[in-house]
Order: sequence, then structure tokens, then C-alpha cells
Amino acid sequence: TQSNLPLPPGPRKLPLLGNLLDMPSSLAWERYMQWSKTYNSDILHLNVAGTSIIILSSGEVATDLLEKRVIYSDRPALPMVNDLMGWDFMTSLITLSGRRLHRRLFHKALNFHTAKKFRPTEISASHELLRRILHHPHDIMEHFKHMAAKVIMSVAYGIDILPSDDPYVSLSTEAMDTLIAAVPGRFLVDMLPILKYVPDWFPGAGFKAKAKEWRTIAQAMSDAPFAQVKRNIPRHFNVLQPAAGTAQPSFASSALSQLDGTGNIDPRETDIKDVAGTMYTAGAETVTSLLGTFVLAMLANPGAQKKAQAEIDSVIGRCLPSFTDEGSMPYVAALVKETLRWGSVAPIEFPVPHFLAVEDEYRGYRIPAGSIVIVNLWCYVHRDPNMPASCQKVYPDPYSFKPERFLQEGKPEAAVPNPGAGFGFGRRICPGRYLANSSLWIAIVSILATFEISKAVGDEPTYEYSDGLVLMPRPFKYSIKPRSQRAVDLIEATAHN
Ligand code: HEM
Repeated sequence: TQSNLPLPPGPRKLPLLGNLLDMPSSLAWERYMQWSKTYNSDILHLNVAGTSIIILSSGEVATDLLEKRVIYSDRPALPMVNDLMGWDFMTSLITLSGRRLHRRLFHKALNFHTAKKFRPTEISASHELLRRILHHPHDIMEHFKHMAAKVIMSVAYGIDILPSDDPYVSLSTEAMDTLIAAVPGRFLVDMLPILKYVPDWFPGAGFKAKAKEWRTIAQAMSDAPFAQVKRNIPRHFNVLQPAAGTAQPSFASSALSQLDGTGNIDPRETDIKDVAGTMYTAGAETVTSLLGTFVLAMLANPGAQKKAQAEIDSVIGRCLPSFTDEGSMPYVAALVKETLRWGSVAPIEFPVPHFLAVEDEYRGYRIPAGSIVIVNLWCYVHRDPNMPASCQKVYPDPYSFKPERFLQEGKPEAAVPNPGAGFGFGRRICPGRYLANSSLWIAIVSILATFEISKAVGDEPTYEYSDGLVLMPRPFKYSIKPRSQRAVDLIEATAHN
């Protein structure tokens, strides 16, 4: 039974359609932010043709609901993507019941301590990044993509990807393109799940043929690299061939080696395959996008680059950075945090919103059962000086790139919240955040130590992003040059390490 409490405020609803016609087709977070101002509320309710949507726009509501109440940790059913295209294997999309096992596997492999195991991989990927930038300075976004892919493929499967046209990366890119093409809401079956059951030959059932074709790609993406790991794993101890098996240490090889062998106890082989298959999809584009944001930030605030370089030079002198230097460089740490805040990887938690299966009450409002719950990170974490609740107070002058906001007299400023909310909330918080943070840190500090980034002559970047699964900086012009001959020598020498 429904309580009699009112729904949270929101724009007026039409009969049947509700707010369907109000829904923005792009830059949704801007519209949500406007509504938050208009209705002076950091919790909004929308009804899109019968589906209840709750938008949260402050840290306070996001924490109260998503952190403190377990019932908000589910994901919505996605008939097209999950049921027809077969993406229900993915941790980010899996519903509450399957979540715990996946999260356990992720946590074991990539928690604060275990993620450090992959630092040698991150170091070697950052060295390759420097060499690629040195030799082909114009393709920086491609190099970032390569670095992120190299780290993730190595962490997930121990696979060392090819310098270009890697078949596994191509498969993953193709699979992600199908996800973008099927973003929830684009197909009618998402509104009317019963359509899943219409026969393939039925007029108008073209979406089923598409889904079938796309399903094969998603399957290949997770099957192919996993099969390689299995091939390379030592099978049985063999006195004649003690070195049989060439698998590099990775999440998959180590989880497989700990299987109980009966196939009856969790995790089963298929769980390991699913989690490894999630890693690339969830982890490659996000890191690529933020590294692009870092370059844009250096164009927007050359002073920040100078300060970071002065700090790096004073700490590491004439070598390349390593993780042991991390604690001695508070300005660089602040610069990385500010990149996370200023960047716009996922300004709203779409395409992975939270879902509330049962009715709830909050601040005297009724939150209907079956609500899709979205946090407007754009507002909470990132910007909008005019928001009533939090943004202005949390990060003043939010559009400027200012690492100093995280520092107090040169030391980390505890009073300013870490922009960790960029990684989501509660039991669904990004389990790759430690790996992501260290990949970002080592790439950024290595570039700052060796290169000078500046605007291309006569060009002012637009600082625009394009829509996709995550936001990606649109192509922009820049200049990047080695800081010295010594930097060139250091970079070239990494080829022989
Ligand atoms: C800087 C890079 C990254 C950012 C900004 C980011 C951000 C996010 C966000 C906002 C969510 C949604 C959380 C929620 O629903 O409350 C998420 C979920 C997730 N992320 Fe990340 N992420 C990053 C990198 C990574 C990496 C490197 C991996 C894997 C190695 C990863 C794996 C995941 C997974 C599996 C989920 C789904 C968790 C679940 O549904 O339980 N992410 N991430």
C-alpha cells in the first residue's frame, strides 16, 4: 500500500506521458540543475510515461539515501541491454542479488592494498605513454586510450596489448559501441518489457535481430581474452615441464588458481569471467577521459602546471617519478583531485543509475517503489555556484581549475571534501577507484615531469565534451614539448628497462 505522503517536487506532469516531453535528449544534468533551482529542492521527482525517476542533487541527500539505506543499491532492469543483448554479466548492471559476489571479487583484487600490486604495470604503461607522446605528440587522446587499455587488460587478464590494432581492444570498443547504441530508453522494449517476448519474425521486431547480433559481440569480448588466460595457465604440476604455462599475474589467473575445482562453490569460473569482462568496459574510457581533462586543465591554468613542475623537480630531481614520491608532492595530489572534480566523466550516474524496488519515505516525501534514482554529480561534485544546498559551499568558484582548493598552507586541506563522489555512492561505489586514482596519478606526474603543455599558437580550446557512455573531451588543439634534452634521454631510456 502507498503512503499518503506527497512526492518530492518536480515539473508538472501530463496525463499518461508525465514528464516524457520535458526530458532532455542531451546535457540532462544542466536541466536537472535548473529544476533543482526552480523547485528549490535537492530531491526531485519525475514521471516518464509511468516510470518514476528521483534526482538527487546534493551530497546530503545522496549520502542519506544511497550510503545509509541498502535498498537503494539495486540497478534497474534493462530489457534491451541486459536481457536481449546479454550484458547482465556486467558488475555495473547486475541486480542486487548477484552484486555481492561480484563486489567481493573486485574488492579482493582491487582494494586499497591489493591494487598496489599492479603498480609495476602502471609504471611501465606510463613509460610507454611518455615514449608515444614523444614520438607522436599529436595523438595524445589515442595514447591515453592505449595506456588505460594496457593497464586494464593487464590487470584483468595479464594480457600485454599490441601497440596498435590490438584485437581484444578492438572487440571491446566494438562492444561498447553497441552499448551506446542501446542506451536505455532508445528502444521501446525498455518502456514495454513485454515486447521481449514477441517472435523475431513479428513486424517491428527488428530490435530483436539487432540485439542478437550485438549479443555475439558482447560475448566475444568477454570470451576471447578469458580463453587466452586459461590457455596460458599452468595446468598440472609436471616434473618434466615445470614451467608449463605462461600466464602473467592478473585478476583472472589468480582467481582461477583459487577455484575449488568442483564448480559448485562461489565463485565459479563464469563469475570470474564476468568480473574480468566488466573491468575493461568500466575502467578504460573513464581513465582516458580524465587524462584528456588533465591536458585541458593545463591549457586553462598554466600556473598550476608550473607549480606542479616546481614541486616535482624539487622532490625527484632528474629522474622519472615513481610511487614512492607520491606522499612528498601535496600540490600534485591536489592537482589530481582537482582533475577529478573539474572533469566530467559521468556528470550524472547514468548509464548506471540506482534502483529502488520498494517504497520508501524521506523528509516527509514518498519515494515510490520502482524508482530509478540518479545523482546529479554535475551539481554536487562539480559546479553551479547558485545551487541552494551544497555546491557553492563545497567548491567555491567551481568552474575554475584550482588545485589550491584542496590545500591549506601547502598541506592537504581536510575541510574540503575529496571529490570521491565522482566515483559514486554506497554499496555501488566504483570498485576500481584505487586503481583509477593510481593510474591517473602516475600518468599525470610523469607527463608533468618531462613535458610542457601549452595552447596551440592562435588557438583557444572550447573545453567541450561529447556524449557517450562517459563524457570524452572533444578533439582539441594543444602543443606538447619535452622540457629538456635530459627529459628526452630519460624517456628514451625507458625502452630498455
Ligand atoms: C577515474 C576513473 C573512474 C571513474 C570516474 C569511475 C566512476 C564510476 C561511477 C560514478 C560509478 C557508479 C557508482 C554508483 O552507482 O554509485 C562506477 C561504477 C563502477 N566502476 Fe568505476 N570509475 C572509474 C574507473 C574504474 C575502473 C578503473 C574500474 C575497473 C577496474 C571501474 C569499475 C567500476 C565498476 C565495476 C562499477 C560498478 C559497480 C557496481 O555497480 O557495483 N571503474 N564508476
